[in-house]
Amino acid sequence: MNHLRVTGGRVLRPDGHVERADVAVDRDEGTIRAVGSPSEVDEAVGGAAAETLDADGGLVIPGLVNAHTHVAMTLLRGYADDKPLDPWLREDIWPAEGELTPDDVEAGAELGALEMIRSGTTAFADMYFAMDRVAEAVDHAGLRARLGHGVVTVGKDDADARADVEESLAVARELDGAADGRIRTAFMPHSLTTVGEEFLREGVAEAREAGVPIHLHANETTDEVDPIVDERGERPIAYADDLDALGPDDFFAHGVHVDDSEIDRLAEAGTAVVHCPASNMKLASGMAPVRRLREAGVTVALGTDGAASNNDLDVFDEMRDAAMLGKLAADDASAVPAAAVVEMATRGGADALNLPGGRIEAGAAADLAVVDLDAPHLTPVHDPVSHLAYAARGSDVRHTVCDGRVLMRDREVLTLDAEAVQERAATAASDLVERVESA
Ligand SMILES: CSC[C@H]1O[C@@H](n2cnc3c(O)ncnc32)[C@H](O)[C@@H]1O
Ligand SMILES: [Zn+2]
Repeated sequence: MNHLRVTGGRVLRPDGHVERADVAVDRDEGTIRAVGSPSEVDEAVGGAAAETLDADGGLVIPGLVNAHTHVAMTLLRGYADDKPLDPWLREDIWPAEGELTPDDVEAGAELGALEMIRSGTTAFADMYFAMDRVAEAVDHAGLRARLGHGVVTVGKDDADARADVEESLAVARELDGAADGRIRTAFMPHSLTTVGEEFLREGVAEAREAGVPIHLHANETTDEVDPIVDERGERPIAYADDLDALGPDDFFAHGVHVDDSEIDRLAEAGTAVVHCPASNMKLASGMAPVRRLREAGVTVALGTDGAASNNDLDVFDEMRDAAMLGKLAADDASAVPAAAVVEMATRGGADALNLPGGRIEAGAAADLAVVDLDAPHLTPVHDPVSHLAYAARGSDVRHTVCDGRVLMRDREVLTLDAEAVQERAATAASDLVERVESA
């Protein structure tokens, strides 16, 4: 067996316990073969020679899952700040995105991939444009992703709107299974207010027929919820249900302004919610009822959203923000504890996206990260799970592995040329701004 051995670390197991163990990875299968004492692992792999990854002084965790982003928006990091969602999109972001080229999208996606690998993220969901170029970046970087072309029909004539829906469905069909199966896809209408009802109905029906899941922004702001309630006499999650867009493989970003009836409906349907606390705070969108969602049985994952509303792609930050904001929202310090946000960033993310990973156990996908605990801000270690949620940062990640392949070893990313990626993205971003300013 061609295997990789992660040695000498402490391992976060699916039940939340942390134990000293080695991890043996079958690189041909991209799966974890065994987790246990060195002798147990020796026995499981039959003494086969292995590449070794030193986890001494570190914590081996499932690769983190960024369950909602727009990865190429790294080019717009710091481009427009301090506005709420609607004016931010209409006055700044959409005009800039109107000037983006496919090359720009690839440059931004590579930069985002680099950032994610460095901070221990192994899988993400992405809604954007030029998705073939995002897929290229995912393939080169060695990450896992669920990708979709984002549909917006407001301001378009019927032919253009229909073409956008068709583009999203075509991307979902054509990219599914790319990058040796690490890329899966979804139909991705931007939201229930930026896509007209007839286009939502048509797209969802075709997606259902093709067995393609649905991802959209839902209940993010009151500005988005109120018109749906006023015009339809029903809340957004009921509208989504009416559109047949509420299924067990679907996942909605935000879910900030959901009432109890909507929470029950999400739970009943098995539709996951991707909580994006930093974006919700920065755009002053509101506080998602994370505790109530989880108590009702909704799968809750974590997402950074795009780098323009965050402003980074570090899921460690989302864990801390989700715990802090969840406590504030519930007015209860025990509302969203450390173990909950770690679960949301790992298993919750993998389950929401219906991708392999999220667990360190035999048979699971070999998507993992090793977090270096030997740092002043992580000393002493009373509880490693507390550190993951409240004290660790993406820069504490020492190694990142996805699908059995080492993407970062000793903080050196092996699949991307970091300097070249940063330079290309910086040039693309400044050229983009020049084009926007002269448009
Ligand atoms: C049509 S592709 C995706 C689209 O979404 C925009 N976007 C970025 N952040 C948010 C957010 O928090 N809510 C809604 N839409 C967002 C992005 O700029 C793209 O235009
Ligand atoms: Zn978003």
